[in-house]
Amino acid sequence: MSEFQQSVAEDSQNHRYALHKTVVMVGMMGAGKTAVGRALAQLLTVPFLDSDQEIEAAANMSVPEIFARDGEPFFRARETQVISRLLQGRACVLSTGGGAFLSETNRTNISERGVAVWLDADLDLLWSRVRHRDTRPLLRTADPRATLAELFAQRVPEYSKADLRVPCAPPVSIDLMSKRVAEVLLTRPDVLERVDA
Ligand SMILES: Nc1ncnc2c1ncn2[C@@H]1O[C@H](COP(=O)(O)OP(=O)(O)OP(=O)(O)O)[C@@H](O)[C@H]1O
Ligand SMILES: O=C(O)C1=C[C@@H](O)[C@@H](O)[C@H](O)C1
Ligand SMILES: [Mg+2]
Repeated sequence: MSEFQQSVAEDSQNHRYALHKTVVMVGMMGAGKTAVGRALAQLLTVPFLDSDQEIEAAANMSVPEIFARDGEPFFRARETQVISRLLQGRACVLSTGGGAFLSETNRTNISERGVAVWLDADLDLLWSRVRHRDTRPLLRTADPRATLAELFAQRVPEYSKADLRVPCAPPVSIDLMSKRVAEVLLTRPDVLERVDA
């Protein structure tokens, strides 16, 4: 690990952390990759990046607009480029889109430069979080609950290839989830260490 990649930070309880690798949040839409990833970055005092947001900023369009105008394969190609680029920078928290970890290329890139953390949430919890929003183009179907269930069944075997798994049950607040993730990361001193004085 280069000094460039390492980041030493102090949280509000004066814990100091050294993050050695980029933490890549993976999992289903609604698992909390963006919300928990942002809180985790704050806890560790490292930058937060989100591949969906980076793609939207570069295209100056929303994810649904990109899907509608250019199609999903175009979006997936941009996603692979963006994730590869963001992995080159200093250690940070990088939240990905729900489909990103299904690509073998992305999984290889992530394992070379970072550590994949799967936020493992059950279907009912995911549905309760995504049902009110219209921002996920893959759920714009006649029966979005059934579509979510199909995606869940197809994808769980892929997410289970992540280096680390953090259960979202029992459900807790976003801040507590970020602490749960940090505790799991601390089991891997090559990823995260507490360097309290
Ligand atoms: N632990 C939590 N407690 C309460 N609400 C949560 C929690 N985690 C996420 N949420 C809420 O659930 C919704 C979905 O979360 P989020 O957008 O972070 O999911 P995501 O995994 O990034 O999904 P996508 O793959 O679509 O980007 C948001 O409104 C978020 O605030
Ligand atoms: O689960 C998915 O395939 C997606 C999740 C979102 O984060 C976006 O990346 C997009 O809506 C596709
Ligand atoms: Mg997200």
